[in-house]
Amino acid sequence: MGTTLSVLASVAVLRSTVKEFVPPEIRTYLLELSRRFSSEIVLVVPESHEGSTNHLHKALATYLGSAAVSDPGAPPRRLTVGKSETMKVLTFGLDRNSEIVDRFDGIPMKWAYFTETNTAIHFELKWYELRVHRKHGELVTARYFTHILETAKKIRDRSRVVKFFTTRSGRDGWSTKGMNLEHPMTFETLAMDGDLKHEVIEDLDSFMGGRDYYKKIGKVWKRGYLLYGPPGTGKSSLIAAIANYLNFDIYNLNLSVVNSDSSLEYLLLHMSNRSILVVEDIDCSLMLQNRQAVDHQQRPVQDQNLPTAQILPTAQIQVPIRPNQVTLSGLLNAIDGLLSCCGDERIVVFTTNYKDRIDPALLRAGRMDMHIHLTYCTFSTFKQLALNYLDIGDHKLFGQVQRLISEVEVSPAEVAGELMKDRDPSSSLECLIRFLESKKAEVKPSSPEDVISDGENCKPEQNDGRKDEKAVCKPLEVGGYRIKEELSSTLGSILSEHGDIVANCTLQSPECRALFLELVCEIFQKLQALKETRLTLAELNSMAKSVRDLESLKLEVGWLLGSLDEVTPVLNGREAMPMP
Ligand SMILES: Nc1ncnc2c1ncn2[C@@H]1O[C@H](COP(=O)(O)OP(=O)(O)OP(=O)(O)O)[C@@H](O)[C@H]1O
Repeated sequence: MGTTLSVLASVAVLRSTVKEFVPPEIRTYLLELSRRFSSEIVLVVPESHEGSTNHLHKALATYLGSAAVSDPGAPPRRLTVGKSETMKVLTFGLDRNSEIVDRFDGIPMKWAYFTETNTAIHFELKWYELRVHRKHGELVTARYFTHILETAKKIRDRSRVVKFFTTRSGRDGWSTKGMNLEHPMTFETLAMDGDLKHEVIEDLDSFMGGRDYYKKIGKVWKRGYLLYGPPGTGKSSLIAAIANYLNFDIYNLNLSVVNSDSSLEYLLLHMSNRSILVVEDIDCSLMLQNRQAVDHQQRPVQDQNLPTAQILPTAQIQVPIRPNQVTLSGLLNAIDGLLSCCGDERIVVFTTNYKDRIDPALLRAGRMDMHIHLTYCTFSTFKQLALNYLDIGDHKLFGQVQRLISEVEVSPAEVAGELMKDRDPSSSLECLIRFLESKKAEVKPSSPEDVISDGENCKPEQNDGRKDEKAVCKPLEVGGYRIKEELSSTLGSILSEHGDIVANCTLQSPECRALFLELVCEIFQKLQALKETRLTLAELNSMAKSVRDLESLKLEVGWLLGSLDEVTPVLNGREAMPMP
């Protein structure tokens, strides 16, 4: 290796001497002559190719610079070094007239970098030259150059500065330059129960490594995550950890400042690859709450902003749709269509405090592939926070904290806030214990009535299908029936269109009636979402059976049975189609 390099160094010196004293015509002739008798081929990689930037040239700067510094045994070469605004680290490159030997599959690839200034037009030509034995020509073109392009991309991707873009109010487009994302959150510091954290990391890894797989199965290389849970449980922190882990830019989409579906299209078309599209608090977008109003403008719809969900005559019903706003179908099209065809390595993240308020069409697999539930602090998340903030893995006060945390609903943000108050672990933990005790004292024991009205069925489901023991949503009263909040507007529509469908049923108690009304609403919602979600024939049959059971209890649900019959032939055709 040392001999080869000293020969190369002498060649470099000879080359510059020849350049100085031998006229260009003779230089070209000598070069031609030497090539004719050489067993090597020379491949030249100019800075621009066919009138545009040569990506291979750009990749070589990164690839050879990195190869030069990552070979500590090699004698020093002349390298350039610098730090650009878009990179987190120093970057290296070959200096002019310097050479390096890179080994690929054991074959020496001899590279040199040259520049020449054309004084007449004040232009500097720059090019790399590769010398390799003729018999390896095919290896170079078939695999080596691809290897360089891919390696250089990986090097750049992992060291580039992550940017944060936001939507500009009143104007189409993202904030022009984007800010550097300097959020320190990583998966090491994020307090999240261990298994879930590993699941998320594994999912990201398999997504990142899945380019060929996605291509093979004909799916677009994108992934959707729904992050849900109470305020302060780390949804934004998880997004920052994902961005830092993958080195992806964040595009924070504020739907309330986007005026139309076409503006949304424009925004999504102007996102870069390797990016995360974030829509925070998606349940707060008007158009999502009023989907039925948008989809069925002929149908009277309950105003969700009414304090109690009483039923109004059709003429009085106000549909609170803001003019010039993005519609649900616009958002679905953008996610399925635009992101699908115009980008690579895209992640979509929706966050919400209330998963049950989101239209099911947005949540189905393929749009939101993984639903991640961020919960109130558990002892294990507390321990991670204690390690982050106090540098301790154990303490005599941990037992007390553990007991209180199992009794009180406290968010990681609240715990973090307490732990930050004092650097001394004992004082800080005492502070936290006082805080937890005061929270515990605030919580009134719930009366049996409260338990009934809050209703077990109201509890949102966790990722694994279990009910979340802590998050409980309040039922609303619609037409005299207490019903889950997220079904209230559907029930409003049904009652106003079909009247009180349980009035003559065999069930006597209002609680039982409300339960069956919820079932009717759920089936109705599924049918409404049929355009966007897939139902199997088995699901449809099971829904039809349930409706017949309801009919046998004398609920007036003939209209629902009719709708189910209508979609069955359509579904039969659809089910025969392969799933995407
Ligand atoms: N799981 C967590 N791990 C570490 N720190 C956390 C976690 N959750 C919250 N924090 C701390 O609390 C702060 C606020 O949390 P964050 O904004 O991520 O919560 P959120 O769930 O997005 O809240 P919101 O629903 O109100 O937007 C964070 O900056 C962080 O310091």
